[in-house]
Amino acid sequence: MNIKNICCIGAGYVGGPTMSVIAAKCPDIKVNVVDLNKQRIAAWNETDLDKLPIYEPGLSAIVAQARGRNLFFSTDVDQAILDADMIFISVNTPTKTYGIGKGMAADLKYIELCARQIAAVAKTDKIIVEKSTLPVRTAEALKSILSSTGNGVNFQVLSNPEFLAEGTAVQDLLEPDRVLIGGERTEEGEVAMQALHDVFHNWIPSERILLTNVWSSELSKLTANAFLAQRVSSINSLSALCEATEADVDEVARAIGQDSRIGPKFLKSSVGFGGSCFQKDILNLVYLCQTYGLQEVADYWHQVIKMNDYQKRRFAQKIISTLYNTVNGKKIVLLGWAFKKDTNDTRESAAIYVADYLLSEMAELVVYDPKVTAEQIYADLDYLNTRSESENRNLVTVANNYDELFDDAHAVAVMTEWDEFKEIDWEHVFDRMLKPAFIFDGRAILDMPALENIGFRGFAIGKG
Ligand SMILES: NC(=O)c1ccc[n+]([C@@H]2O[C@H](COP(=O)([O-])OP(=O)(O)OC[C@H]3O[C@@H](n4cnc5c(N)ncnc54)[C@H](O)[C@@H]3O)[C@@H](O)[C@H]2O)c1
Ligand SMILES: O=c1ccn([C@@H]2O[C@H](COP(=O)(O)OP(=O)(O)O[C@H]3O[C@H](CO)[C@@H](O)[C@H](O)[C@H]3O)[C@@H](O)[C@H]2O)c(=O)[nH]1
Repeated sequence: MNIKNICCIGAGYVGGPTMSVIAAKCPDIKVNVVDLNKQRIAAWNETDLDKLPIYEPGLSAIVAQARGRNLFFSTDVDQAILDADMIFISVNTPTKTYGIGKGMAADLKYIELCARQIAAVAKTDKIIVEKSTLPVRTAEALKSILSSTGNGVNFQVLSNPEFLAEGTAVQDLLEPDRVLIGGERTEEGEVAMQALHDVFHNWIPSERILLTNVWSSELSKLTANAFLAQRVSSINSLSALCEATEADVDEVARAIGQDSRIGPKFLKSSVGFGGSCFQKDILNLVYLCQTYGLQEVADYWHQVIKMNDYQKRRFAQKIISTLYNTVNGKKIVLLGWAFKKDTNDTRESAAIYVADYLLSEMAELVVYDPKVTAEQIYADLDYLNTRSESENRNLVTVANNYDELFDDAHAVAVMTEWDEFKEIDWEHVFDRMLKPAFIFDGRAILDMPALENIGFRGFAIGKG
């Protein structure tokens, strides 16, 4: 089966970059990316490529290559459904904020709305691809909704979870470690899987395209994130022990990571993992285990989240205790707000929670991030509902450059590992700050001995 027309519902961090790469690599396939969010679609259609809604290294070049040729962004969801042979569902699946499973389960309302819309609109057979991250056995629910129209249209549901990481999305899409496709082990299911395989095979070798049953595929996505986040929580738990014992967490990570059975990646200690996926997906996994009556398994994975919360709290408390147990009225500069470098995404960023702790102690924060807007920073703080919107604006200033950033500051805290922070003229910064001048490196990216030579009093995560 030869796919000629793809529709992707959801033009977010996954749908946008993923479809841009598919369009760039498959010039014979027309790709329509649709979203209800008019502003987002308008931004994807911006002629000024610096104004795309998502910042990802290399993304604007890929969009420029395919947009208007075989890549289109639109709000006309119905038309895109009608035209497509294959429909990717790439809408958000946030943690539920109400009802049964509140704070744990994935909210599948957007997924279900897509399925109902497809069922209502489609006039020809379609392959539906779950691109969003979903609890295992969601395909069953989708199939049930899709097949209840009675209008004779046939749907095959595939699971094709996305493994890209933000900041390296384009690279990850161009050269993925693997592409996972799960489908029904029936003749029609195999045909659908092969059709999706053939799309990816335009640039990805077959040995990297794994075909599994649909449940294995759905569960592998949650499992991959759980394993990755577990490594970060494991090294972060040891960062606390390193600080207590004068061991150095980076040295420990290097020493254990050289064991080929352990491997060197995802062992960088930090102020805590963030991002839209790890916490949400592990909570979802924990909830699933609970619903299957597997409480011990649920507790085991829940500890990964608890350790991450501890790490963020611990870092804020370190700042407060070091600044003589009070930060009231003290200017503290937060360098970075995004949850990692090379992205403008701030979802679940550790910086939000550290800032919130410091604000509750009445610190005066100045935040600088090279890619995050002031509106986003205030929205992130307001969302926590810890204090009024006007208090957040009184206590937090957002800077968009380094001018006067450090003047009369008591402390600087590195929250995101942006490369440019390593290039800062720290002697100049030291001169502008109040003394003693404190620096807290939540990413252990700065040369702390050199900073201490300048006169800073320094603390780096995981360093004794
Ligand atoms: N962000 C990542 O790095 C990443 C990586 C892998 C997987 N995922 C998963 O991919 C999914 C999407 O994540 P994201 O970060 O792209 O989310 P996102 O919030 O950036 O984008 C989702 C988009 O879907 C749109 N949408 C929701 N319901 C819709 C509907 N009924 N019709 C049309 N549009 C609709 C929203 O307006 C939004 O623009 C989630 O399940 C997530 O867990 C995310
Ligand atoms: O050694 C490490 C590695 C990561 N992190 C932090 O962990 C978080 C997540 O980072 P990363 O995994 O690189 O980014 P995400 O975009 O959240 O990507 C994860 O989540 C996606 C959404 O499901 C998956 O597709 C990806 O495979 C998975 O890596 C960030 O705050 C990082 O700073 C660390 O603190 N130390």
